[in-house]
Amino acid sequence: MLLTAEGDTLFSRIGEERLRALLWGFYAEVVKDELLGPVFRQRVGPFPGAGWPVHIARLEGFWRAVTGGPSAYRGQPGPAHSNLGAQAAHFDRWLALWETALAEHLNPPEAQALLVMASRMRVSLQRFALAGASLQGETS
Ligand code: HEM
Repeated sequence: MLLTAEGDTLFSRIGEERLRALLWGFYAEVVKDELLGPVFRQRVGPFPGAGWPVHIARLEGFWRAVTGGPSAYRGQPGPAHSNLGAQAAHFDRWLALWETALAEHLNPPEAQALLVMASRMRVSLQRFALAGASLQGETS
């Protein structure tokens, strides 16, 4: 899984502490954002309390799993995005904030790798999000 030339993983190059700091830093900006903030506050609650420690622990498990680290993540990212009313613009903004947070917390090679991974994930997550949105439209 995502082995580098030296045989270590992307996760080991980032480290648990930095991954955690990255995620808290990223979501601190997400909740302040005029487009994304309302969606997250409604679903997860007021930052950094309510459901946030659980949400971030789940996200940490997710990123540990996809970067080759030890992880017990067993979630389903697709369905988690299907009833949020998220549009392409939400994903554009999410990725822009992710890029900024990555540059603040990680070295360029790791930042670039996590940006590319999220850009690829966007394709399927956005498909789930838009399908959910049209479903809502049909039933309401
Ligand atoms: C490529 C971009 C994105 C990635 C990689 C991503 C990743 C994830 C992951 C891994 C989870 C946890 C799923 C689970 O196991 O429960 C999650 C949850 C969530 N995401 Fe995203 N996400 C992205 C974009 C977005 C956008 C654009 C929005 C909203 C506008 C959003 C809103 C949420 C919310 C509200 C949850 C929590 C759902 C719940 O627990 O009820 N995400 N995301």
